Amino acid sequence: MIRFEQVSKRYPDGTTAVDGLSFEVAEGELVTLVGPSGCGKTTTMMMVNRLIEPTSGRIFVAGEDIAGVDPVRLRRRIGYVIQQVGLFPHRTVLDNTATVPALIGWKKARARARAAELLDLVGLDPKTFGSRYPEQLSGGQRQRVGVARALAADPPVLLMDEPFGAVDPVVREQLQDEFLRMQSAVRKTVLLVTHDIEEAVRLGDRIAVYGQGRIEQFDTPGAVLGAPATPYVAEFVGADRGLKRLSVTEIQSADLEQPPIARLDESAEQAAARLREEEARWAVVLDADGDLHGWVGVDEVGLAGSGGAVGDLAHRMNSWVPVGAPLKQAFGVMLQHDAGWVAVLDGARFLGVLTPAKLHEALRRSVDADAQGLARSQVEFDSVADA
Ligand SMILES: Nc1ncnc2c1ncn2[C@@H]1O[C@H](COP(=O)(O)OP(=O)(O)OP(=O)(O)O)[C@@H](O)[C@H]1O
Repeated sequence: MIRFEQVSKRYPDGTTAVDGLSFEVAEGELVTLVGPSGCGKTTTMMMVNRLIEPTSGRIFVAGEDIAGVDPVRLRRRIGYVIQQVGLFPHRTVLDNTATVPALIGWKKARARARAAELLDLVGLDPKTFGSRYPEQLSGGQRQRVGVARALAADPPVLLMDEPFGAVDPVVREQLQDEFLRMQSAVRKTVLLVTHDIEEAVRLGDRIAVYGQGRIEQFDTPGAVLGAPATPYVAEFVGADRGLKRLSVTEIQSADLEQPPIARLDESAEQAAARLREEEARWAVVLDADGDLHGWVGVDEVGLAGSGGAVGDLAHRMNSWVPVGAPLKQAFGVMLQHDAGWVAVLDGARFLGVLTPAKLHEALRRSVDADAQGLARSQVEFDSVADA
């Protein structure tokens, strides 16, 4: 959808902002550009909507060399979100959001209806916020209006320059979550500039790590964290890249441990005898379909005596994580409940539990897999538990 071919930009004072950039962003893909201040990220982005012209090289959007496209026409197809949002102070939130549709000649009613729909999409109730003025909004709300405005004419491409930069970390994380949810629904082709590696990893399908005017590595978050291409990238992503990987490494069923199981309709007596034999202290309770029902302690089952059923004794499981969720989510649940394990489900079906040792193993395995260019299941690994 966006293609750079050997693009360079030298400013008149001799500064080379970018030097021979070539990369491609697929349709519906979100690519984050990350790197230190002054490395050329903003210059790259502003060449896409021709706010800056390259000195050499070519840029294609949807197959068209943009050097031959009228900039105004080009910008209609490209939403643009910047950190300083740039809302018109004397226009209401609804009118600000409807700016582009109005500019391109939509009827007022249609432009406003579209604006209301988009405010809803970014989590602002148009009834409450539509008639406010920008100064009556919080920083986070203003940024949401900026995103809604950029999406108003439904452009296939979105350029975002530090869109969540001006808010505190908590709001920032919330805006990132909302944006990801929205992006999974609208699937725009997005170039997003940030200087924050955490944000780049969290949002990007792929990441372009910039050195001075050049891309040092262009790859998935897992690969950038797991196998930095150069010492520069390794330093930039940080010594704690193992920790950062927690948020991009998915839980797979092969990562899980199989705990002792009791069946919902089993008699307490029978279950107690069996679980004692297995030297289990607790068991996960499943129904006949293998769906998770809860858990029981072996002592409780033992005390129930004859006539009791496992189903009457089971405790509700208050939290679990879905397979495919990031390891970080499982780690968060364990910490929150001070638990040594967390159940992993596929829909309602119980797959197994993740323990701290298994989590560590999954993480190590994924680092090795990326370094060796293999799937995680192919990596030979001496687990800590076996050592
Ligand atoms: N109009 C200009 N004239 C001369 N040099 C410029 C101009 N605009 C940018 N530069 C220089 O080009 C280089 C790249 O700037 P750019 O704004 O693209 O970096 P950036 O990675 O977006 O940085 P930041 O994260 O600080 O915004 C910098 O050295 C900057 O000083």
